[in-house]
Amino acid sequence: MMEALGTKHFSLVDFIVFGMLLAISVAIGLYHALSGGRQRTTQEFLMADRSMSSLPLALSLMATFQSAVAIVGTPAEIFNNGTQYWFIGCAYIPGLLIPARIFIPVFYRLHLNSVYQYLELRFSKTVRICGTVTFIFQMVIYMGVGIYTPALALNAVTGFHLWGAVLATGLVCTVYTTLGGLKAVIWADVFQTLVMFAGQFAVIAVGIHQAGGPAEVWRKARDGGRISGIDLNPDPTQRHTFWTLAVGGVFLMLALYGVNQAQVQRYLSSRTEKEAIMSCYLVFPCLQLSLALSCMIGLVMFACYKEDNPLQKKVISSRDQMVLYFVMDMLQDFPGLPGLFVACLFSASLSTISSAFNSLATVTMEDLIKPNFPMEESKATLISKLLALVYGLLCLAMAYVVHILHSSVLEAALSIFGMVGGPLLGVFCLGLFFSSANSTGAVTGLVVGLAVALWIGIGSFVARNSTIVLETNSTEMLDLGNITMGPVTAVVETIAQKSSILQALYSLSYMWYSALNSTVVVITGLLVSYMTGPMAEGDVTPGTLYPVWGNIRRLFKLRGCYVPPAQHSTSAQQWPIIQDKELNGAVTKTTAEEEEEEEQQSFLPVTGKVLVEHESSV
Ligand SMILES: CC(C)(CO)[C@@H](O)C(=O)NCCC(=O)O
Ligand code: NA
Repeated sequence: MMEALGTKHFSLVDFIVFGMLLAISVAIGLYHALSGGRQRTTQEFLMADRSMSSLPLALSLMATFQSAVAIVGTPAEIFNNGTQYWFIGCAYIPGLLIPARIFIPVFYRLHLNSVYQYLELRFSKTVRICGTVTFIFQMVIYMGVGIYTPALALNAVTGFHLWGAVLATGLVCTVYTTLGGLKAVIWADVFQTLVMFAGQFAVIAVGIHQAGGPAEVWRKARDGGRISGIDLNPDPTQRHTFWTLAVGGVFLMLALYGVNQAQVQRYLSSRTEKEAIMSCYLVFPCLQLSLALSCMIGLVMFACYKEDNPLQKKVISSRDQMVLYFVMDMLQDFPGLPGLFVACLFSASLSTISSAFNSLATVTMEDLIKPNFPMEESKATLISKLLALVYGLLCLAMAYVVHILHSSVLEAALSIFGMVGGPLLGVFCLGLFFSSANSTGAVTGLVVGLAVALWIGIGSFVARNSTIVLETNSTEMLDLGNITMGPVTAVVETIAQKSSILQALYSLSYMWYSALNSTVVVITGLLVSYMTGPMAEGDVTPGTLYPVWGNIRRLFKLRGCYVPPAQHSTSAQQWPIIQDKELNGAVTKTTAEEEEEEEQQSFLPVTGKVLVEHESSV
């Protein structure tokens, strides 16, 4: 296969462009290791000294969950199934508005280090640890997909050594993450996002030119049936419809941008709450641009290849290789541009993996180590760095697992978000919106949610792949079939024959996973809470509930006649407002900042009391 693509080789200029990406990323790490506080405290290494402003944060927020998976997966999706997937852009509106208005204010005011600290404040230590472990599980699998995808594409199309590329990515990432901490990760994200956009722009420009202009691209795509109208089919088993994407997608976005540690850590690293909220709003245009670019690459690719599908011609062996093949094909005569696009792919993945390393180091330190083994700051920082290193190595191991399991990467990544991120979203919603939910309810809810998620996720995977697995003659896949998938296949098939409800469940669109799984957690959590003795509202830690009804009422009543929160009296719906004086001086904000923020956001009380308790406990 590689011989068929003999011409698609990297020139020296391409290697230089690609090499520069890696070198500049490492340089950013070095710079942050040697400047500022020189990464000597966990506050700097893991929280960027809470000094970030909104623009770099917005680019970094976007970069975290935009890996090579999206860069190669989205165009391939559009090429094969048309532009329906573009409607996921509708989900970005509520998907970012809700985190900005609800999640960020609560988390920011609690002055957390890790979002799982919230679960301890609201429920108990057990819930916190369950949440942390679930997150680690999610990010470790996702990292494997993220690091493996660009390496595999590069390997298939240019013959570049697969594990060499995996190692290079893993190593570069580990180095700058370990050296420069969160600041380096965020600033490298900014640089890498720009490289990502540049690479995509270059491909679109050249592609449109080769295809004969934008009008021609549009005409060919339309004639080929790739411009999809809005599909309002309510059937939840349809893979992509307006409903699965624009409604199901909202829950996916909430799981990622609302409660995922990697993102919350960025909000928390903001200078002020206002900057945190603004960064979340600014993600919107960035994500839309990125989505538009990758959809356009899909259309341009279709216009160029319409009659001449490289997948059908067996020049490439999977959809995920398509974009890079197209790029190498189109950009051959432009030395440096193939290198730029490969840099774009690797930028996307580096920014994701480094965020994963840093957030994993953070939760392991803040949620698992510090509470159980109190230690000096210098030692904690050293251990955090070692953790970033260990997760770097683990990531390489995960790439190997993904190598064995290989499936279509975009769907795989989004399914992981829904299967593991969905239940986590459920636990946070349970805590924020339902005062009666108790710790037992939360733990049971999470466990049941994860069980349902794995059952449906694995069920549908097996239902779709069992025949392929059994027929394939690849030894790797056969091994997998015998060892792990064999028994599962048998069980799932027997059950499936018995019940058509189960069949319907297994064919549920993966875009609904997050919505379904988070709902299962909330319902189970509430039921169990009522059975085991619901929590009294007064027993809930102040500041951990989002007063939904109080705020809706206020929105209607008080529009235009705003009353500062400190003047409200304590009522059943509102949490008591803890005055600044009670805060022991532990709040780092200036009074002026505080006043400004209160004017912006009147919906939640400032809860410095909790912060004081926490800081002394660590
Ligand atoms: C998470 C979304 C849906 C947000 O647009 C998008 O970035 C995406 O499709 N990501 C796929 C996963 C990845 O790129 O790693
Ligand atoms: Na990324």
